[in-house]
Amino acid sequence: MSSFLVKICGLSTPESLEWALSAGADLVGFVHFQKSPRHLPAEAAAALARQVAGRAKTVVLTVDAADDLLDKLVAGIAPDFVQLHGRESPQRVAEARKRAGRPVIKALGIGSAEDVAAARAYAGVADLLLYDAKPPKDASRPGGLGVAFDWSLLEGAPTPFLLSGGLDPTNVHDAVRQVRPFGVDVSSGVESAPGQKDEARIRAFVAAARAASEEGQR
Ligand SMILES: O=C(O)c1ccccc1N[C@@H]1O[C@H](COP(=O)(O)O)[C@@H](O)[C@H]1O
Repeated sequence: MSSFLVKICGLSTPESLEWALSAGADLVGFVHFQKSPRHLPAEAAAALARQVAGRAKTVVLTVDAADDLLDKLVAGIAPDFVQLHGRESPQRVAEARKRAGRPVIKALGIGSAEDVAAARAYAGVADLLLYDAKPPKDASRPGGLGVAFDWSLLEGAPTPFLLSGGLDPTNVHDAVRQVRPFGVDVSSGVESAPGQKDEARIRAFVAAARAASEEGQR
């Protein structure tokens, strides 16, 4: 893995996984959430994880998963990271991390300074934080909505974190230069339709994110 992380999430076919790997993604994510257009059953995610064969780190994304589901996903997929993208409390994050026996990424919805303040309770509990746009109350899912938020809210936010929410090949450069995150995460912005990944957009996203990160190091 490089020091600046690029995560492509919501991969659901061998072909799109190969696009992400050949573009140079550090992390590849598989969504296990039935209401998502990117939902993958555990067996299908396990097959894709085998295809990765060490070329990137694998992430299984869950939403408020109970212990039995967490156990099943970890045993079947053997992901490098578990992403918790629901309303998991800091205590639940700590429990899930111990139970899974692997590092955890905790996603937090950001819509106000209060949300950033609330993130402090997760610092040092999760291995990596992930800031996404706060979803509307009536949203069918808590992420993967292609919605961005006011990045200036993240000044002084707990680290290390991945930035996500509405990123795409056209805005990721500015996002990285402004926010200086530990890495970036994208799903909708590299698709041609919900759940349909697009090779050219994946390549353009990874290239733009890396270029911005390298500029920041000069
Ligand atoms: O991708 C989904 O469908 C999804 C479902 C439930 C929780 C999270 C989900 N996706 C994650 O949301 C963020 C932002 O996505 P986007 O780039 O704005 O579409 C990212 O971490 C996705 O992996």
